[in-house]
Amino acid sequence: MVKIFDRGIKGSDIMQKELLRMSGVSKSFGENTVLKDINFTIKEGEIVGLVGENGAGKSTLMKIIFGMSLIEETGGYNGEMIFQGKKVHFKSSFDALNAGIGMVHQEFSLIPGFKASENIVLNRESLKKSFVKEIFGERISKIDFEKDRERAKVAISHLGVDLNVDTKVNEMPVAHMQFTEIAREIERENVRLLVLDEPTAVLTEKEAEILLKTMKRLASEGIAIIFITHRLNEIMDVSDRIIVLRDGIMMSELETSETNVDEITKLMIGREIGEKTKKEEKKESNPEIILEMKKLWVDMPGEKAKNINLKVQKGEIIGLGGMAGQGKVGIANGVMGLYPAGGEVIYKNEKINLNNPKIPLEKGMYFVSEDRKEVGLILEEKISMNIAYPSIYIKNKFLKERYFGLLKSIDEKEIDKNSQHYIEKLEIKCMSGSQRVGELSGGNQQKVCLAKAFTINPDILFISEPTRGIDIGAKKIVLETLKEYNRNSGMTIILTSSELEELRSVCDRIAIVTEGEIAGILSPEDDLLEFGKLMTGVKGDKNE
Ligand SMILES: Nc1ncnc2c1ncn2[C@@H]1O[C@H](COP(=O)(O)OP(=O)(O)OP(=O)(O)O)[C@@H](O)[C@H]1O
Repeated sequence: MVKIFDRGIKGSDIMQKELLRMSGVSKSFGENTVLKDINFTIKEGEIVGLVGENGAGKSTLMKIIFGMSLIEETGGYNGEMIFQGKKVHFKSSFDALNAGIGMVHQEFSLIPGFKASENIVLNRESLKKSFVKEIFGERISKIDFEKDRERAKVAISHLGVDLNVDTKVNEMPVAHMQFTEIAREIERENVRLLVLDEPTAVLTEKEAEILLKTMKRLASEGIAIIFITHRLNEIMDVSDRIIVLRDGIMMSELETSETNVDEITKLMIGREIGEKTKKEEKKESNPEIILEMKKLWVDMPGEKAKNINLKVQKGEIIGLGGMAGQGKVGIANGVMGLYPAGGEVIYKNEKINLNNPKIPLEKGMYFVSEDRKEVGLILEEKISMNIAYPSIYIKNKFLKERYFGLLKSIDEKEIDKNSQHYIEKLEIKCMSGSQRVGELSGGNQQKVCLAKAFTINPDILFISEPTRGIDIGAKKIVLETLKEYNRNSGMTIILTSSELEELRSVCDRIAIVTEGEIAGILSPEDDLLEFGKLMTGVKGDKNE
């Protein structure tokens, strides 16, 4: 077995020695100062939780620590960083990696066609000893795939998950991608500090629990971890200390054992969050069916749906829940034509052609994907245009007639007005509607995706993981807005989420998808145990 995790740190040293010190760190993007005078230290083997609202500056701070080129390209930063007793100023992520810092970003950085093992050892492959190599040197040497598989297996074994090293990335569920990313970082022998930027956002609660355990184990081996998450209970569970950022200022540094979720929330957003959002009862005796799926299958790698039979009632919010990789995510992607699909989909009593993304859009359906980077946004374009584009192209909205109707031009004024409305309503943190979407924080980009959907006002809205990466205050706003559109404009909503509590707080009915089929449909008031049974493959009696 290949040995890793022998980092020369003695148990008695752990949590004693200072590993990282940030002093007086500030960062501006042009006129916009996003970090002001940040000071903190991290010791070896310590888990520090970093929390703050969307746009508070968490990712920017981590990009500085990880030497990401964006920081230098946008004027660098002020202040001092000391790592392992030495003053450092990383110009690129390679410098940070060489120094012993690993980072798992909000977006995946894996190569889709490569196996887990190949991704884990990428650029650090084991090479075979050979006669030819002796003569011609490293350039002619061959990769030792067997050794790489072994190394990958060892790294994965430290995560406590069942992940096959031979599975290709594009065939894995997202949770496994996340674990592959982490395995890649910890496989580096010199890693001392691991930055995890929202690693649990794509995981179900169960999978997140496994990851938290892994973090504790890595910390006990001497690796320090900076952990960013919007799930405050995770921070309470796993961290030793918590740093709270608000608007680029360090509000507080707290010992986890001496604080609680309420205190952290107040420090983060400066106000208390009201009651948990709750769905009002809505029952119809003879509901109209707006959409029906019959024997629907979807070939989405890692989220295959096999045999979906589901009737969606007009005006309801129906949830699609279930464990990662069981097929819930495939449903919207299949109906909306993004992945190969078969079977029947009947919309307003008419069978629709699958495998053509234009058709469902033209008929009045819209999809906010779980994958906002790939299919959601034009990063180079303004916020206001991003919000308006689908409505312009699908619904001919925001067009004004000129020359007595002979020509149509884009109504910039209306587009700006619309974006201003959503910037206020969804509290999108930005300079103005003219700012490029690529310059927004992850959570604020997610809000722009939602604003696009609300602007187009479809008959059916498929929405997947709407609050992923969104802070605790904004989460409430997003869920309330979904309910408001459902109530006021009768929008039928099909909500896919890995957070059961989120589904229970807004849905009229919740369908649990297990092994590519609807295992059963429950009411949000049903016992948690019933949900658990369906998720683990115990069939319910409420199949359609
Ligand atoms: N490339 C960039 N150009 C200009 N401004 C940027 C850029 N990247 C980030 N910002 C700004 O910096 C601020 C902090 O963003 P950052 O991504 O650090 O927030 P965050 O706390 O990680 O938020 P989230 O929880 O939503 O991920 C935001 O106001 C954002 O608009």
